[in-house]
Amino acid sequence: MSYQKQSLSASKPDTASGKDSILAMLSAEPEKWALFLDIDGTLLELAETPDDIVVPPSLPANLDTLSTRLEGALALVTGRRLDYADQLFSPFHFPIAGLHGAERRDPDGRVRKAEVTAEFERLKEDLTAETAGWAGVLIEDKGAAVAAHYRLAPERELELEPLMEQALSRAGPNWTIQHGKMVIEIRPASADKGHAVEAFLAQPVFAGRRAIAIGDDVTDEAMFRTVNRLGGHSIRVGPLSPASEARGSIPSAEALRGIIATLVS
Ligand SMILES: O=P(O)(O)OC[C@H]1O[C@H](O[C@H]2O[C@H](CO)[C@@H](O)[C@H](O)[C@H]2O)[C@H](O)[C@@H](O)[C@@H]1O
Ligand SMILES: [Mg+2]
Repeated sequence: MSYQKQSLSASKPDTASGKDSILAMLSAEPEKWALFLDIDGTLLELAETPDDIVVPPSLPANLDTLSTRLEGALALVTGRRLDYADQLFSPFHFPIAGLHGAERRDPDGRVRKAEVTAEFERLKEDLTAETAGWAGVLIEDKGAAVAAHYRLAPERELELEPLMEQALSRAGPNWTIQHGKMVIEIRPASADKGHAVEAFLAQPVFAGRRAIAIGDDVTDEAMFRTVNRLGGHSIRVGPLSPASEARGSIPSAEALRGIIATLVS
């Protein structure tokens, strides 16, 4: 089976690059690898609003088959809230980290949720009220995090920045700002996606395996750094940029889904 056709390339030095692509190795030695997958922009195409995303019907079952091949060492690592992300892949329940690493469901089913304080609830309500007249701005309530989306109103970015900075000072030191694609978020500061990957790798299902992390955005840089440090592979969906620590790339979410489909066929 060859994956050379799948446009997987490694443009920076990477011990797995060369003749054999990373995913060809994953296919040849599935017992050696753990796979960490971002959702938006990586498994799924970006959409105009958070709820407009489309999950291709074959994807959940393909991920489940791949997970079985990897003996369960496949986790979703997303900025979405855990329960929202989970239902996208129903009826399957993969190990999953939500809120950029602050929430997690481990392979043994144990769930760790981030605490939502009463003050944070008020802050989300106030943000929603303050931006109510801002056409095109969407406030996404994610429990212990909140996202201000401006994809439908790019001109609002400059006004949203100070508003979110102000909200962050009100939230206090347990939260931090997370920038993303046409979005500014306030998320728990307790963990990032790199921490989530390390936490999974400490568990029996993942332990002793080399990690492959695939993502598309600023938040994924934390897991790219972690897998690079641990001798794994970091792959960006989209063009590689000097600003990214990813050492390989896949052109699009569709191409990644094609690779997954080929792996499980
Ligand atoms: O870590 P991810 O799984 O990539 O999640 C990152 C954020 O994704 C969502 O926002 C992004 O995707 C939306 C749907 O395609 C798009 O409309 C928006 O502009 C993007 O920023 C999600 O809504 C956020 O909660 C996630 O943190
Ligand atoms: Mg993403």
